[in-house]
Amino acid sequence: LVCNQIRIPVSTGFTSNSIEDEWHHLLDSLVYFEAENTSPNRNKYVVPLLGAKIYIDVNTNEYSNNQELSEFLLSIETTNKDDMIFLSTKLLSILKEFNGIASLYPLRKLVATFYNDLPPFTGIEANFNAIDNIFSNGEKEFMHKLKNDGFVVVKSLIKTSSFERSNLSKLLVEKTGQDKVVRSDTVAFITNAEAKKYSVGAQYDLLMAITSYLNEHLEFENSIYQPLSPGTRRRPLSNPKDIQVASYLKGEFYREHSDNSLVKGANENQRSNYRCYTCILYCNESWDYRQDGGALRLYKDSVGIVHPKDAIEKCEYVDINPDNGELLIFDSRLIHSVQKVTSSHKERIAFTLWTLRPEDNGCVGEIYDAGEELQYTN
Ligand SMILES: O=C(O)CCC(=O)C(=O)O
Ligand SMILES: [Fe+2]
Repeated sequence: LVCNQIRIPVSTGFTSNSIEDEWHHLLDSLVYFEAENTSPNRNKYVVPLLGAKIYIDVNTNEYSNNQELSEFLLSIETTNKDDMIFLSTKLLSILKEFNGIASLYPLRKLVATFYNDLPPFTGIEANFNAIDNIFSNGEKEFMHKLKNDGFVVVKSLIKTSSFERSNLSKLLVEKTGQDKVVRSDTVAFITNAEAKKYSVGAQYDLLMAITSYLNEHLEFENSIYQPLSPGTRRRPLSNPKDIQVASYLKGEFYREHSDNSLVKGANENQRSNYRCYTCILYCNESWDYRQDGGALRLYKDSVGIVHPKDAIEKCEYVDINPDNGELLIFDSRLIHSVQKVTSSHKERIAFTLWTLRPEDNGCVGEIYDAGEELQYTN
């Protein structure tokens, strides 16, 4: 039997009756919960499908004479750990309604711990050989650069052939849905199976392997470019299930932006997602941005810039040539742009993978550096 007991402190001023009604209402919204009142201060909820039980004990403040609530004790009993993860995640999501009334931090911490214990999704056949080869001559130097400059460019051994490029063109039917003034490229997101189908499995596997490589080799301690939440050994970075394929034709561009932007108007430390590193593999035969345009312009030290366009005035930049096989890894917070493609006969194609920080458990937008407690918004 797996049991977890979580203390959920309640803000002052709430009586137990009003909150208990709220509990019932929330838990009833999950059809597979069956409630049973076992005593005045204890409610038992049975989850028939999983054979799990959830107990909620209501503790009142002994110094208050109107049954003011002080905390809930939430106990979850299941027969295996997977069910515990499932239930805790589910509870966390429905208890969002309690935000401001109760502190969800203890439950959030439990959920984060479960997820951080899971291995990163590395792709079924992640290409560890290719990644080890790339970094084998100069691993320390590459990692040092990534830590101190926030980016690194390496030559990968994986090039994309003209046959593979023409296959990819068939995929690129989706538009980004973003404002055309900001970006005019065409994208598709592909899973492992789709990458294999379009014969770019090696590219997919290479990108997926980077995350594991970073987990093994990047020491974040004492680095300027720490992930927003510290530490990767106990809480590894992880992969999404898909990678982006993007195509830029003549005249197309992507204006200055951050892949994990600061949320406008919110606490200045709040970011909009969980992307930690942006990993781009370029596929363009004999590309020279001085003739063909399409450089990736990366603004140095631009992590704290609120309005991306300010980076143009305030920061130095480097231009990266999107030549076949070039692999660029950078801190997703950095401001960058894709310069207009000027060549009339070349298509600029790139694969992008976003390596995620460990707290990606379905919540978006973490306020980091805001004291001990991680805070989330929806
Ligand atoms: O293709 C590139 O070089 C960068 C694309 C990019 O910035 C993005 O898709 O977020
Ligand atoms: Fe970007």
